[in-house]
Amino acid sequence: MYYGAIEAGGTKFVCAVSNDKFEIVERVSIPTTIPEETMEEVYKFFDAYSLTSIGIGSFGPIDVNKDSDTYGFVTTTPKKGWNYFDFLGSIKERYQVPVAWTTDVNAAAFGEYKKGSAQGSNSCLYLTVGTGIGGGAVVDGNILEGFGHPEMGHLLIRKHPEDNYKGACPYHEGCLEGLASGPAIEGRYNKKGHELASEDKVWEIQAYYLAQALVDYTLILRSEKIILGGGVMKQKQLFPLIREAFSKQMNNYVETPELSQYIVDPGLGDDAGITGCLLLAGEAAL
Ligand SMILES: Nc1ncnc2c1ncn2[C@@H]1O[C@H](COP(=O)(O)OP(=O)(O)OP(=O)(O)O)[C@@H](O)[C@H]1O
Ligand SMILES: [Zn+2]
Repeated sequence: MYYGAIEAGGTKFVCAVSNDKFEIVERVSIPTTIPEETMEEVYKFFDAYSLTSIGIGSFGPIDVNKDSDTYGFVTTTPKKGWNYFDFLGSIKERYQVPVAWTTDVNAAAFGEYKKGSAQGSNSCLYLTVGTGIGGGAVVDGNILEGFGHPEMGHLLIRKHPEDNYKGACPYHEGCLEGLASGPAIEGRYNKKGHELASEDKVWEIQAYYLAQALVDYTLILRSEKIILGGGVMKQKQLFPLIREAFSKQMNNYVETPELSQYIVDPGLGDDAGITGCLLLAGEAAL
């Protein structure tokens, strides 16, 4: 019995097959080019297995609304060729098995909830800070979705008084993603995040922005854990800075778990997403 998983990112697709204990037996990484090419490689990988079910966690925005005509599509992405691509439909046509369909960050939140940092908790939020910023949440084992999936990266936030950078988001300029994503750091300093590792001011400003978002998520959701992943969060010095800024900004308004247990890194590391996809495949098979 095999489960299939696709963590579909903007730069690469990670595909994996696991046994019934969710132990990965094979995985591949496929560059995200155009759907015709990328999907061909995906099929080549999965065709070798008789799969019970498949879990997809995709880059977005995607349509998760079952009543919509474009349910299962990647929708308004600027990524060439993927605009209104029927991702779920293509997979269902190729493999006649149950398929779970959600965002990459929802899948990562589910992975962390079941097997990572939020194991044993009743709820969690997963935020990735990378090329974009996106978040997903799980409450009592259910992924939080409504009319659509959450877009936690585009919160409107307060500017740091010493930051003159106007922001990189084509829709909102200085939203969270516009000010705190990897490309925003690069746009502000003309250097990549990892080249700025020892520049304290960079991370103070970064923590100021991420903490604001975490305050907002806390006020709305009151999740038991907030898990921060993605390339920018490889700068581990951010964690204490974010907790400190969070504490100041929240100013004891609501109670949270102890901050070192509340704002944490992914227990599954870079495997949060693919693990979540496998576990969602498991749920889809039930
Ligand atoms: N060690 C690091 N320190 C600071 N910034 C980093 C580091 N590693 C990567 N980044 C930044 O993170 C961004 C890339 O994010 P990430 O590695 O999460 O990939 P992604 O492209 O967002 O993911 P996907 O392929 O799933 O779409 C880049 O802007 C990069 O400069
Ligand atoms: Zn925005």
